[in-house]
Amino acid sequence: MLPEWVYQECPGVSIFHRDAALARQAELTKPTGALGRLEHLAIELAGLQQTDRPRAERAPIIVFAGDHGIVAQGVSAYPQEVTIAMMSNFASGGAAISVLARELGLSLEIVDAGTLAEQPVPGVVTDKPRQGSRDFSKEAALELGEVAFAFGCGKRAIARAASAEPDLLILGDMGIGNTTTSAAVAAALLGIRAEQVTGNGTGIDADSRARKAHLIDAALARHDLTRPGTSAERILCAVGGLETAAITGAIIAAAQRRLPILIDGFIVSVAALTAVHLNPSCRPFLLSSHQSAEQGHRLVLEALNVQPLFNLDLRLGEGSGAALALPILRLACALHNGMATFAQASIPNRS
Ligand SMILES: O=C(O)c1ccc[n+]([C@@H]2O[C@H](COP(=O)([O-])O)[C@@H](O)[C@H]2O)c1
Ligand SMILES: Cc1cc2nc[nH]c2cc1C
Repeated sequence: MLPEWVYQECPGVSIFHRDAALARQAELTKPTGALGRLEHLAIELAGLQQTDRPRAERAPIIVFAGDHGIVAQGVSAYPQEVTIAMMSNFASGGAAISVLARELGLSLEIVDAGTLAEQPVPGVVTDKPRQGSRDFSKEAALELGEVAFAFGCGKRAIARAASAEPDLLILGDMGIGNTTTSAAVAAALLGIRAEQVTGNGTGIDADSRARKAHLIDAALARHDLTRPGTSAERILCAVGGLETAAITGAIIAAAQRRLPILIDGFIVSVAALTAVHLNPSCRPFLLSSHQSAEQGHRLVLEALNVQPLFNLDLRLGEGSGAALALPILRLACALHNGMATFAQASIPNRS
């Protein structure tokens, strides 16, 4: 078992505020339902935030980084050193998520949840139980205590972010090899063959992708993870990664504080699926942003029962897809809060 807080119930959605928001949408000067899913976004946020005026202004971004022993098996198009180098790039403002954070006026925290870095990287919070996970084709990736530490890392990051009283949170990932660990976790949680959730990641070719899927299937059999109902805790230890465990912990800790989470691409979505398996009461706090180009993301989103807002063939991670979705949420709230009602504008409503 993981620490007790992981399993503690998250607060429920306020039916009162959700229904009030639903009623307000029917009064706004537009044909009923004409703003489509923007209406649902505002209604959902009102219920989650327990307010008449939902907001998506303050949305701190936290990117968790980790390294993966499985990279020794040639599963990524890029070398392992990129993970640490990108942490510096995030912190010094040159990465895609750094630019998006600046443009959107959002804070950006980078957490080393388990990279191979031997020294703290300037501008990065170091909070890790070990340097990288083990090669899961040979042995269990993580010990239970290491997974528990990573969950604590996620919870501590949420506690830091919560002090700025955010409206919602954006979580991102960085880790060469993490599409392999995430595909392994997804296949085990969903009880399906790896082929269905194994993609090209940073850009491997079709042959390498087939090898990657084969490697995952062999590891799932080796670690005895192919039986339906295998616990998420066992799956994380056998084939998980430290940054994804930290993201899973962060999602549960955020939901326990009533903070909605805008989920990003494949890796964060698999962490969200893991969080729902461990603590189903966090599910209402998950808002989907996009469907990434990674094979398998669609299946994971379906399993989460969330509908992405867009599909731009992104496959970057870092929280970039979620950041790109934020303006849609902001505008959904602005419309909900700022439009005139039929009565205010003296326009006849439908009969
Ligand atoms: O978020 C996604 O859907 C996504 C899809 C493909 C790749 N990535 C990013 O690429 C890295 C993992 O790719 P790979 O090929 O090394 O497993 C990692 O840093 C992820 O953030 C992210
Ligand atoms: C350069 C680079 C940047 C990334 N950002 C997230 N994953 C990444 C993977 C690579 C290879």
